[in-house]
Amino acid sequence: METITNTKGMLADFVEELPKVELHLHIEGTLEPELLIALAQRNGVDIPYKTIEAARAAYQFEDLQSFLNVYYLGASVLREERDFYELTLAYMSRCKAQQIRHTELFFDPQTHLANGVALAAVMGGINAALRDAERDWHISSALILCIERDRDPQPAVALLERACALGGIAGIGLDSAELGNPPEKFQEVFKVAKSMGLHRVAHAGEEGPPAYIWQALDVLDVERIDHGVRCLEDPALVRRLVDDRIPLTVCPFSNVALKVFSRLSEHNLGRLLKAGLLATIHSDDPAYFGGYLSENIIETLSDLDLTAEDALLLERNAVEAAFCTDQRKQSLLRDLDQYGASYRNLL
Ligand code: HPA
Ligand SMILES: [Zn+2]
Repeated sequence: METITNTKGMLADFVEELPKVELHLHIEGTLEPELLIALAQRNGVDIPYKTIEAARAAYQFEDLQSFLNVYYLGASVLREERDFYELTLAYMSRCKAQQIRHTELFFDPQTHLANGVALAAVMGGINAALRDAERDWHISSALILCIERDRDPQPAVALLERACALGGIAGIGLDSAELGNPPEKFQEVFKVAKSMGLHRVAHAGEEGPPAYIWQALDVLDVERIDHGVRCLEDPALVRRLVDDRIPLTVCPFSNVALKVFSRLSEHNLGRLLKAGLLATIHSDDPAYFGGYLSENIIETLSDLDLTAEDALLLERNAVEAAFCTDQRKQSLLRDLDQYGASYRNLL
């Protein structure tokens, strides 16, 4: 088969129009400085930045915890149902612009509850925007409730049950400060989630050791690992992930911003793919890490000397990893095949 392209400009053109799937995206991490400042004013929330430039200047991180401090501060301006609607619709309009056909969003309800916001307001706003984007732009989506692993695990089951009663929850995730908070702390809520028929994912192996990835698989029974880049330190773990086709939702800009890798050209995505792992590329917290899905794919492939064929492979992997119906997957795969074929015909 003829390969498609090689210069960075051609790769960028190819990726921008490529139909894409986002699977690792924190909706609170799409809060751009413009909306952050506007909501702080509208809701009378005092934050340390008064201008868009000052907010952007504060987005320099040393590690995951230094990022989380800024991220949770940002999330504190979200107070009303319409704030969640506007945030989510703004993100979905980015999806439309970036040819993202299916997106799975994380949200952090414990943060909003701690800020005095009702769960129904959070979920009402998010779900309404997802419905509008499906109706108007045909973007399918799934909402994943994240449990914050640096909080007490005890109230998590009741929270999950309340959220499911409100409707629209497709799965459970595990996020926030990884080191010192192993997945096994959350065995009970993941067991309940499974019994409710929910999908299960967990952040593991971003800053934490391979042992946390093993625990996410064996104790939480997750279907995907978020990040997982440290798996290469453990050959037996790599074999397990390859044999079971467990997807790794990799976020290159996030990994560089949080100093998991010193620069994009040092990222291990190419090695993950060579090892036969089902890796995919996503954007994590794009308002804070400098780019959405297209930018993550273009810059990463370019810096790692990967090609447009690799971009197609990554999107096929993402379709396989997605929590949508088989019918939707077939339709997404057909679009990918057609797109690849039409590009090859142009050469
Ligand atoms: O990158 C992340 N890692 C862990 N928790 C998070 N919550 C938002 N973004 C992240
Ligand atoms: Zn994440």
